Amino acid sequence: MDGFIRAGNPNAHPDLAFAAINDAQARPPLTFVDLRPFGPAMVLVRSHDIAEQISKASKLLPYSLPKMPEVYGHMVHVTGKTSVLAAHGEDWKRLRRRFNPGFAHQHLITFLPRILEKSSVFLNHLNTLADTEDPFSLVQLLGNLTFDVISSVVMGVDFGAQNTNQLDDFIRNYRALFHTYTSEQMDLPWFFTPRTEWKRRRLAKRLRNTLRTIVQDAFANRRIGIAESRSVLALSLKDQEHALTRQALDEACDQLSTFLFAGHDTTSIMLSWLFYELSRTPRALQRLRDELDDVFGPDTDPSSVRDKLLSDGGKDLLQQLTYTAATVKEALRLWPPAGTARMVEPGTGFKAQTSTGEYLLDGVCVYNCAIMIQRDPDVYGDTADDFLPERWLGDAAEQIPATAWRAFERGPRNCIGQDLASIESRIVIALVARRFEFVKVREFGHPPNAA
Ligand code: HEM
Repeated sequence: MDGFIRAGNPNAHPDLAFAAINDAQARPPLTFVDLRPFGPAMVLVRSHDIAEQISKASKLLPYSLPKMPEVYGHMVHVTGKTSVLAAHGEDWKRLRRRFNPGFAHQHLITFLPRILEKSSVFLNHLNTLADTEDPFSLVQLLGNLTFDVISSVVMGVDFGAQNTNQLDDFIRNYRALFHTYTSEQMDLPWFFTPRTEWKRRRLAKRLRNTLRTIVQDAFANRRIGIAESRSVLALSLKDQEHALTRQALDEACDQLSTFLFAGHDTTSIMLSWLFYELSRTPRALQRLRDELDDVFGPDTDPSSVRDKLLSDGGKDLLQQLTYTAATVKEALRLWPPAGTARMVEPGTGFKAQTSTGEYLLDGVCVYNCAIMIQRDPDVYGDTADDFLPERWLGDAAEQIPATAWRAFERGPRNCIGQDLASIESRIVIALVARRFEFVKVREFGHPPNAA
């Protein structure tokens, strides 16, 4: 593993080293990787057929295989102990059922004005930066925007993540906590990094205090008759009739933390890769711009796009952005921000079926490595590594098995927020893609020759 990491870009995600290991072995459908004592022993999945067996519900496993404890335990300071992301069995089912109504399309689309409002702050930053022509980190800028959107959607709170002066304490602490994760190359167990662990606990405690106050205030307001909503916050309090128990308070805070985390980083990473791919694929950028001209008219001013989206029938305009949606899908294929890692408990009797036989996976962790699966030449041919949105249009799309694109994963544990990500990304692209040219300068925070 170490050799493969050294052979690639030292700042790259470990998934790229996993892919290199798999390639070096002539791309078997499953690869055993033993990271002990730094990480778990696990099986990497390249085959989309097997990935589907891992994620789908079955008679044996009605909610599919449970999540891998090491991965989700490592993130506990960001997600909380009872997070819907990591929960199992009936606990998970109860939480998912509770939050599903908050992520139905008809409800999410009502956030369109709010997303436009937050996006205008983002556009102001881009205008200023374009005037100065100073290099900047697009993923950071987008991360602030997506944080403002998700906090608004899940709890109706504006932390002002996009403010450049006077940062809210919550945002400062959140960024500091998040940085302890993004700055580490590999998810090491806490006993290898005790100082970081201590820092994480300290920051998580401060964040938790703010979230507790938000939940308690929401509960008090609800009791005096403030309107119900379908936010994660409101849905978390649904069964709390008379008193807010400590358990319910903690569980609500865990879910708010989880949604803040899962709902901002992924979308901002996806949009960053998308603008990067468009910047180096002029043909695709032109086709995207042509589509935006067709749908929104020739006036590229964001205020014109905004007015059209806010007009009667504005919501339907987003549905007409088929090429735009294909660029998003293609960016997520090449650069999936997340995957799923599962645990096969010993004695489960779980076997992966392949064309060459079956493999008993009992007692191992299994990782559906999305970047390997979604760049598989057996499915995507010679253009597997190319940015080609056209593959998702018309007859060409019919040739690709649905199981070979799993950016939001599949099965019962698929992404609950995928529709929000889709709405949000189309809005941002519609506002930005005709107004700005992006040029990759270097990896932010690294010298130019590290790019
Ligand atoms: C491009 C954007 C996004 C991508 C690529 C993405 C991807 C994923 C993936 C791969 C999973 C499965 C994770 C696992 O098995 O451990 C997942 C789960 C989840 N995502 Fe997303 N996500 C995105 C946006 C969002 C948004 C906007 C939200 C919040 C509204 C969200 C909330 C969640 C939650 C709560 C889960 C856990 C669902 C469950 O286990 O029932 N995600 N996402």
